[in-house]
Amino acid sequence: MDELAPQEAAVLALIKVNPFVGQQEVADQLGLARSTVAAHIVQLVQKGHILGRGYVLASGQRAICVGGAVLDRKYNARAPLVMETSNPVDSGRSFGGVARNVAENLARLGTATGFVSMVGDDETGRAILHYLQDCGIDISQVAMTSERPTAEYAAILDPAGDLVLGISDMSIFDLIGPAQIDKAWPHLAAASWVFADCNLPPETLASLISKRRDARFRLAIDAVSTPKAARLPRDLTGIDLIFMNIDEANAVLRLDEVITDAGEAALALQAAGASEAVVTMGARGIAVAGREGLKFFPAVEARPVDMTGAGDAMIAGTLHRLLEGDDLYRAARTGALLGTLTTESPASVHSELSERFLAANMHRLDR
Ligand SMILES: Nc1ncnc2c1ncn2[C@@H]1O[C@H](COP(=O)(O)OP(=O)(O)O)[C@@H](O)[C@H]1O
Ligand SMILES: O=c1[nH]cc([C@@H]2O[C@H](COP(=O)(O)O)[C@@H](O)[C@H]2O)c(=O)[nH]1
Repeated sequence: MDELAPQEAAVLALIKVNPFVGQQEVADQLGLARSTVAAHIVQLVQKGHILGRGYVLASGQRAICVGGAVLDRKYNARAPLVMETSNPVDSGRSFGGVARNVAENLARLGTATGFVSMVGDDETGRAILHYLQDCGIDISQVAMTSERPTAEYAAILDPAGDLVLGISDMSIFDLIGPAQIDKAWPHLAAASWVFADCNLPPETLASLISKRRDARFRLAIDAVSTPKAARLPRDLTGIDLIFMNIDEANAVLRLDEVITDAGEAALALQAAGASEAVVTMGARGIAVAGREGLKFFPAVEARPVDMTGAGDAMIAGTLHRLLEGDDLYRAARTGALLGTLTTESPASVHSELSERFLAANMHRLDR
């Protein structure tokens, strides 16, 4: 095949990550005229890089993550915090958001991944998009708005590392309506797994769950937090796999008696309609209610430095292994190991994560 000119290579790169991309979208992303893009596409066809336009067959195993993209800020107090005055801290920032974290973990593990979300028309939003694109994630379905800023979460921690105050501005996610899911539908319909977090508004979650009934993909959902878990419908029919902790399960189930056992919570989520459920217990491990009943897996012993993102890594590890053909029990065990590995990294997504890194740590499951 002939050498590609830089602009042709840039057009081809965008088509590779999103075969549904329109000429105008390519033109906008690259700052070119649509007619220039059309000419490049003609060249790419002639040079044999594009076989043609038309029906694109869904190929390979693909995951699409739908939900939050957030800027996480952490402030570690150097001395006990004193209210109503200025306190010295060590600060750090990283990209977070449950669905974004899951997408980054999946892509680093080698799963073809797309992301559906909304960011603000600001520096943070653009930085998140560049970062995800560099990870090889299809960001064509991330909308940008000037109505609200990109979501932010700030945690103020005491000298022991415990949370004193968390504040979040996530109002931008109220704008991710069912119409955005409809627009992204060809991407979702071609996926093997769709993962959604409860940063989405209730009507968007409900629409996704109801549309899943006629679709080929399987749907996984994470509760995010106790208040956000209550956004899920009471009837969980249509959800193939659900992840949450016990408090979140109680918020979803709204039973007369509060559940205190993770296994009981996982079975109750199944009874409420979810096909399978994973209930997390931090350092104590996970309870998995699958097709062959309930199983417990204790957590691998760790030297934790930061818990942020452990649950999201656990979800991504589980979905990655399900895509590779494992049953839920085996997949969730590997997922929980990835959660543990993430607690040993200060970043929300383990900075060394790759398929090889995970493989090199699998022996820790046997200890
Ligand atoms: N202190 C810990 N030691 C070992 N593994 C841990 C620890 N905390 C979390 N994990 C692992 O990460 C997974 C997810 O963490 P968890 O805190 O349960 O989720 P979430 O962040 O959703 O609350 C756990 O199931 C476990 O496998
Ligand atoms: O209402 C929300 N709070 C917090 C998060 C995100 O949750 C992540 C931490 O998740 P975990 O529970 O795995 O620590 C952080 O990156 C944070 O941005 C979110 O998406 N929505």
